[in-house]
Amino acid sequence: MTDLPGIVITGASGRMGQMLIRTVLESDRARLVGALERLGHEWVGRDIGEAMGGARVGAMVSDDPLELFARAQAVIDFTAPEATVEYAALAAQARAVHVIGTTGFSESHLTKIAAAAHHSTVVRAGNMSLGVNLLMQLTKKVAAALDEDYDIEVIEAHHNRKVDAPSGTAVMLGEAAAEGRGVRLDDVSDRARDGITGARKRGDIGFSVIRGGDIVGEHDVLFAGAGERIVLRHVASDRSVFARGALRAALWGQDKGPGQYDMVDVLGL
Ligand SMILES: NC(=O)C1=CN([C@@H]2O[C@H](COP(=O)(O)OP(=O)(O)OC[C@H]3O[C@@H](n4cnc5c(N)ncnc54)[C@H](OP(=O)(O)O)[C@@H]3O)[C@@H](O)[C@H]2O)C=CC1
Ligand SMILES: O=C(O)C1=N[C@H](C(=O)O)C[C@H](O)C1
Repeated sequence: MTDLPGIVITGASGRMGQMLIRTVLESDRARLVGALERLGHEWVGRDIGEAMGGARVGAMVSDDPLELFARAQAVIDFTAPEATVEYAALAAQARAVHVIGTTGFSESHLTKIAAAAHHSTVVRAGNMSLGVNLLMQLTKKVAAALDEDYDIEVIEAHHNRKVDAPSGTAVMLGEAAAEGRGVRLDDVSDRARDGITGARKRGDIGFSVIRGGDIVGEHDVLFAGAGERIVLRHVASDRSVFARGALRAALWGQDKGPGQYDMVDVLGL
């Protein structure tokens, strides 16, 4: 039992943190070493199961990342960019696989994560579900098959607590579309429209964002031509799809060398 890879979950009290804790506890392929919360958080020092309102599980919530990471084989991290950058350096120090689900990174955050990945295995994806990673491949193919007569728009919808926009998944889908078209997303991305925007620029890849209620995560890639539209769609109805993907990535990473990987690598797509 103790030979199973030990996992630490960051952001323990978060929506994904709690889902990840349940997923690891239910798994017979991994064991929960502990969970992390901010200094001063009311869960720190408590049994994880009890903090979540259930039975004791024999692992604690800590506010000491390095001590926890040093006892683990993998860290699964769905928090916020500033926290993830700090955890990336500490996971590298502890030589633990770092699975990053956090979204909303700036270029400077990504540079720091890349530096950490010289010393540790980092698996990062804005969406850990099998379905979205398949959708990325389909998006690339359709974008390659159609010319600029077809306007591409990525439309995403999420719950009203989400803090970043467009979603990490939408950016991944935009990048897949751009790659299919043989262009750089940065050169064609159209993110904010308000007021007299002028007509849509040929070749642009647009992003539309919806926030409301408890929507888990919905993504459409629209190819709009004259007289027809193609829509590729993914709907996540339960966060467990992200948590299962993240655990799979943590186990996959156990025999990989240092470097940056994504879910396409993990799933072999
Ligand atoms: N890749 C994927 O498949 C998916 C990615 N996500 C991404 O995961 C992230 C988390 O989402 P979600 O669980 O809904 O968010 P929540 O807000 O529910 O949870 C975030 C957690 O991170 C903690 N946290 C935030 N900032 C810090 C910090 N600076 N230091 C330490 N802890 C911090 C929060 O603690 P506190 O409450 O104390 O602030 C909280 O426990 C988002 O970036 C989201 O986009 C979500 C779903 C799927
Ligand atoms: O914040 C969320 O909830 C989600 N975030 C990820 C994203 O930004 O794409 C993935 C998923 O759609 C849920």
